[in-house]
Amino acid sequence: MSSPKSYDVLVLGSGQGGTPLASAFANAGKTVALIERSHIGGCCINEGCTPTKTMIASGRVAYLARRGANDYGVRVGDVNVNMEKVRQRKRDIVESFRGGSERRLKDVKGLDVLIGEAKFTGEKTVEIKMTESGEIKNAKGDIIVLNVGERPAKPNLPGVEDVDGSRVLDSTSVQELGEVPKHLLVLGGGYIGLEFGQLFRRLGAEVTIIQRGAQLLGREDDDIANKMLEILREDGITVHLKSNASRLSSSSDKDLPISLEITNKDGDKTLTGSHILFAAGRTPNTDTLNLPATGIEVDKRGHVKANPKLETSVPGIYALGDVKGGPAFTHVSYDDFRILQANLISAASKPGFEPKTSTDRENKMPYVVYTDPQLGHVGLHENELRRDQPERKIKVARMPMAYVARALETDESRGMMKGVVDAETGEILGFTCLGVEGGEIMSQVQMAMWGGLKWWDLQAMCIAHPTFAESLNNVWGFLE
Ligand SMILES: Cc1cc2nc3c(=O)[nH]c(=O)nc-3n(C[C@H](O)[C@H](O)[C@H](O)COP(=O)(O)OP(=O)(O)OC[C@H]3O[C@@H](n4cnc5c(N)ncnc54)[C@H](O)[C@@H]3O)c2cc1C
Ligand SMILES: NC(=O)c1ccc[n+]([C@@H]2O[C@H](COP(=O)([O-])OP(=O)(O)OC[C@H]3O[C@@H](n4cnc5c(N)ncnc54)[C@H](O)[C@@H]3O)[C@@H](O)[C@H]2O)c1
Repeated sequence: MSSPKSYDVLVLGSGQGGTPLASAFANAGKTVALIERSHIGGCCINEGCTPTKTMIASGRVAYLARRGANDYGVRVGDVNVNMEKVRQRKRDIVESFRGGSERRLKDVKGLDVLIGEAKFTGEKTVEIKMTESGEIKNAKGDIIVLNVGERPAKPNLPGVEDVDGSRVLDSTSVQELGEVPKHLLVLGGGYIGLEFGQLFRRLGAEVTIIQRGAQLLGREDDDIANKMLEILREDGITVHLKSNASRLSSSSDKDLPISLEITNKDGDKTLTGSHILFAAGRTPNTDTLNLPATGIEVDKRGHVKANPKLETSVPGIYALGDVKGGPAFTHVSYDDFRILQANLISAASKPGFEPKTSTDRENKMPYVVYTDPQLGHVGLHENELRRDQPERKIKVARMPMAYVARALETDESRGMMKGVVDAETGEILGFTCLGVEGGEIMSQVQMAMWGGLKWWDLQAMCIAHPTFAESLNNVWGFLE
């Protein structure tokens, strides 16, 4: 083995946190290697947020075009979807985002970008198999940052090997389809299942979602999940709840060659589809890192154990983003970057500096499910407050989007808003907007929560008319 090249910092994986962190260390004068086995920018810009939200925009245009004549008095002719164009638009945006990231890294002095797969050979040493040449390089770092993310969980359904593999899809391969599937079976009623399910329905596919849990989006309050179910069914999507998929097989129908057996309270059923999308969770990329060589502890699912300062069980090794478990969002990975930047780079110059931790954001976590209408949520849910803090007095407000003037004017009145507050202090504990631009409306409440505003401050604020946000004056009138 060649002697390892020494760096101050090794960043393993070019995810949403690791990439800016590698630049920040180099800009602070450290020698840094950023090691990435496939694409700079990681899942978010290559296979996650960017491509999906780009395709979802095409789906929304198809939806509005179909609604034009009936709902808005504007006829735009027959709606045809050219899947190759939808895909090309997605590929172009991904390429431009990735290209931008690659160019920015090239200009950073002291930063080596190594395109290869890393695995540990010792506590602070790694071996890198270069992706193109297959050459092996060795490196060691005083500080090592793990930002290797997750990948789609492999389908472990009996019969999966017996069906045409090109019709068995995950969240990455489904984006590369050149034509709209005739009937997409979706296994899993979480973020990925719902976003792709609705997208392909809008692009023209029949869609059936099979969800093991009793409701869609398992963590949401049941009133919100039920409203989402109602919306998806209204859009023509078939949803089977509390259903267990037991076997895949080939059917003799050449248009619908995939057979899926499911079991639920009504007994056994066989569903047929042209394709099946596995959307039932993700697996951390820790299994190929040879972690025993370094001694980093992982949990039962293989996520790296890290404390709120993102320190792993090995001093000098940190974990950021999805690899450490917990909420798997781009903004979490980027906020993890802020934590390490503050604690490892800026801290030295600030006497009396208090380390930044992930605890600060814990009860104020925002996210958006990009269905249409969107589901934007921040903070705690009613169900977890009632379960975890039964002694706390809370009040809950629910208001249909049909009470929002702007929603009626734009004919986008599906969904509801929900706010949960502390009955004694007026603190806003959680807020959900299942509505058009629900993510943007939620973000305004998030800002109020971070600024310590009470619900009555939002009720009293003069908000421009007629905006969706104006409803933040009214929703609190429904507190009970
Ligand atoms: C379909 C889909 C849609 C999504 N939409 C959203 C959304 O709208 N909003 C949102 O907030 N989040 C969304 N997410 C989640 C989001 O993409 C992730 O939470 C985010 O990318 C954070 O990832 P990360 O920084 O942990 O690492 P990643 O972005 O996962 O990057 C990890 C990188 O490490 C590399 N790697 C792995 N192992 C090795 C190794 N041994 N050596 C070298 N490199 C390695 C991988 O190739 C990868 O590039 C979506 C995810 C999916 C799948
Ligand atoms: N808009 C966003 O922010 C966004 C979009 C996509 C993905 N993501 C991230 O990616 C993560 C992974 O997404 P996901 O949708 O794969 O996972 P998920 O955990 O959100 O949902 C998976 C769902 O599949 C169900 N399920 C599991 N096994 C099943 C089976 N055998 N049969 C039927 N149903 C089954 C579960 O009950 C669950 O509801 C999300 O948790 C999220 O953090 C975020």
